[in-house]
Amino acid sequence: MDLHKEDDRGSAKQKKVKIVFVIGGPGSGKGTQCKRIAQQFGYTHLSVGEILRQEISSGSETGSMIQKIMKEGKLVPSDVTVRLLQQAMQGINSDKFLIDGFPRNEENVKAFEDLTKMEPEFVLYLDCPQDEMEKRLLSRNEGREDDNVETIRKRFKVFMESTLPTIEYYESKGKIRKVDAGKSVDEVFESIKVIFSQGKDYNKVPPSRHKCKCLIL
Ligand SMILES: Nc1ncnc2c1ncn2[C@@H]1O[C@H](COP(=O)(O)OP(=O)(O)OP(=O)(O)O)[C@@H](O)[C@H]1O
Ligand SMILES: Nc1ccn([C@@H]2O[C@H](COP(=O)(O)O)[C@@H](O)[C@H]2O)c(=O)n1
Ligand SMILES: [Mg+2]
Repeated sequence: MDLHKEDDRGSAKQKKVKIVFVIGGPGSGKGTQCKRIAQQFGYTHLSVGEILRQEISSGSETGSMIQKIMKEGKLVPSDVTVRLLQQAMQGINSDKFLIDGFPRNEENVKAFEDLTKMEPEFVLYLDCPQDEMEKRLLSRNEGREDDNVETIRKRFKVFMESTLPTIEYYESKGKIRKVDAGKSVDEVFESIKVIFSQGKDYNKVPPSRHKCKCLIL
C-alpha cells in the first residue's frame, strides 16, 4: 500500500504504518474490545464486517452479492474484501490501524499481503468458548441478519474450518497474542491492556501449545 507523508522540508518519505489484526470467533467480543483499544491506545478501528455492511447499504451490485454471502454465514471473496479494506485505509490519515474481523481465511491473508505488501505488527486473538459466543450473539439485538441460530452455527463452522488455520499461520511467525475472551468485558480488557502496553514479545503462544476452546457443532 502506498502510504506517504511529507516531512518538514517537504520531501516525501515512507510513512511507517502499524497494523494490528483482531480475530476471534463470532461474538468473541472483537468490536467491543476494539472500541476500548482504539480509545485508550490511539488506534483507528476498522471493522471489516462493518465495511462490508456499508457496501450493502450503498445499494451496489457488489453489495447485493455480499448480502447473500453474509446471510449464509460464508466469507466474501478476498479480492472484494481487501479492495474495500484498502480503500477505507487510504481514506484515513492514521499510522495505527486496528483491523477487526480480518483475516478470516488464508485467501484473505494472501490477498492482503499481495495488495498492500504489509504485515501486521501482531494478531490479537480473542479465544472464547462457543456456548458463551452463541449466548452473546443471541442477545446482541443489533438487528443483524446473520444473528440467528442457523446462521450463527454456520459462522462457527467457517471459523473452525477457515479462520483457525490463519491463527496457526501467524502463530508460526510468533505473531499471535491470545487472551481468554470468555471473561467479563473489563477483565478481557485488562489482559489486552497488558499486551498493548508492553513490548511485542508479551504473551506469545508457543506454536505447540495453542488450543482453541471452540467446539465443532
Ligand atoms: N466479555 C463479554 N462478556 C459479555 N458480553 C460481551 C462481552 N464482550 C462482548 N459482549 C457482548 O456480546 C455481543 C457480541 O460482542 P461483539 O459485537 O463485540 O462481538 P464480535 O466478536 O465483534 O462479533 P461479530 O464477529 O459477530 O461481529 C455484544 O452484544 C456485546 O455487548
Ligand atoms: N474478513 C471478513 C470479514 C467479514 N466477512 C463477512 O462479514 C460477516 C460479518 O463479519 P463480522 O466481523 O461483523 O462478524 C462475516 O460472517 C462474513 O460473511 C468476510 O467475508 N470476511
Ligand atoms: Mg464485530
